[in-house]
Amino acid sequence: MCDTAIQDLYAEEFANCFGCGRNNQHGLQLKSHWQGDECICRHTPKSHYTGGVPGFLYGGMIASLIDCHGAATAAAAKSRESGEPISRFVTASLNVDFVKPTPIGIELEIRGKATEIKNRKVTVALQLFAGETLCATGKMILVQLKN
Ligand SMILES: CCCCCCCCCCCCCCCC(=O)SCCNC(=O)CCNC(=O)[C@H](O)C(C)(C)COP(=O)(O)OP(=O)(O)OC[C@H]1O[C@@H](n2cnc3c(N)ncnc32)[C@H](O)[C@@H]1OP(=O)(O)O
Repeated sequence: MCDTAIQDLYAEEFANCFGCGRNNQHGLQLKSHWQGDECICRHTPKSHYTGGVPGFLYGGMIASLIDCHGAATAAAAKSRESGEPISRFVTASLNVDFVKPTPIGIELEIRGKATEIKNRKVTVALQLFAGETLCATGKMILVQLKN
């Protein structure tokens, strides 16, 4: 696994996101790492991000985890393909399927893979696991910011 998180390679002006900005002291500060042929993020949400039933995670938080990790996955995949440094991608499209209720209180693992890289556009498929249980999947289209 690469030691440096992808989010720690974002340019200063793009490092303020609530979900993944290292400069956002009130945010989640998610960290994603390339491992093998996919990108991995691990995060344990705080208990107040509960959904309608105590003990289970709010769906908006699930979407946020998938969203920010998807952006990192796109940046890493594009960088590996082009040989260029990590650049910033923004979400153009985000589709989430909630497969099973997601428990709060255990570490979640989000796995991302780029399924297509076409110029500035990267399509990413994501899976969110609680232990061995697949709780949510995502499909995203991300677009590389212009210089
Ligand atoms: C001074 C600097 C200022 C910088 C400027 C501010 C930037 C701010 C940075 C934020 C950094 C944090 C990001 C955090 C991660 C988020 O959470 S991002 C927040 C949610 N997302 C947004 O707010 C994005 C809002 N949307 C947009 O800004 C623009 O629509 C986009 C996504 C940048 C695309 O616009 P564009 O750069 O003009 O690119 P465009 O040529 O339209 O599309 C490129 C390709 O993507 C495809 N595409 C675009 N949208 C879609 C879509 N919805 N579905 C399918 N395909 C699509 C196009 O068809 C095209 O494909 P090809 O024709 O090449 O095959």
